[in-house]
Amino acid sequence: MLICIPDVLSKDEVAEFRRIMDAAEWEDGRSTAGAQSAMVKRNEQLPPDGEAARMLGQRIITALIRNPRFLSAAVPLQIFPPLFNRYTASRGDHFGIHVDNAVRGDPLTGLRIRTDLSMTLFLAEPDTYDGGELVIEDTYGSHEVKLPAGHAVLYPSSSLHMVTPVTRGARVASFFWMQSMIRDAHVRSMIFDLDTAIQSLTERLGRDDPDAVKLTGIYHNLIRQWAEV
Ligand SMILES: O=C(O)CCC(=O)C(=O)O
Ligand SMILES: [Fe+2]
Repeated sequence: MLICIPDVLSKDEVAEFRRIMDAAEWEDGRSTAGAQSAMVKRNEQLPPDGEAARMLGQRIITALIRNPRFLSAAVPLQIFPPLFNRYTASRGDHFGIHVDNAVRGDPLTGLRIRTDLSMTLFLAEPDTYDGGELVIEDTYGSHEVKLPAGHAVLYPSSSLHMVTPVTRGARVASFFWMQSMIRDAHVRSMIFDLDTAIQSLTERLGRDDPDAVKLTGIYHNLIRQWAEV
């Protein structure tokens, strides 16, 4: 399931990110790619262990762990330090079809995670570049994603996906992975649907409605049943 998380960053925060990123040194994006994806990857990245990536990445994590929709959809256990990429039209940048590595280790912190979910946080407005759609395949077909700056998409790391060539301007984003407390994507998706339904029910009936209380209990008991922590 693809889930859009709007307003992870405000427009002012995006502008500040971009000031810092646009002034930083960039490197070849293949530095973090696996063997297959390196063959189809053409873009630039901020050095993962550099000051800019670490500082901005931490700000993204701080914003995400305060975001109820993200917490409900991802049920995150560990979030990998966010990386930052740029696809520039004049370089013919794109990223061909691939699946992300199953396990990611961060040399700086020693963190090692199973990648259950991938996230792209868009940091360029869609009208500033052409192409650069993130195309994600699932059992319902291919989905093209291109969101306003500050919005993010969450998708299962098991999905084949690609970024189409940028033909005008530059597409700038942060991308990263996380391990969820709920490994099974189908279970995670049902838990998210249940939570969403409970939230809308409690808005109508109040948090102390007896059936809403029961359903909230069931929600927590299902998490208790399924969570690996
Ligand atoms: O740029 C993106 O939106 C996705 C990047 C990606 O798929 C990757 O780096 O593995
Ligand atoms: Fe990827």
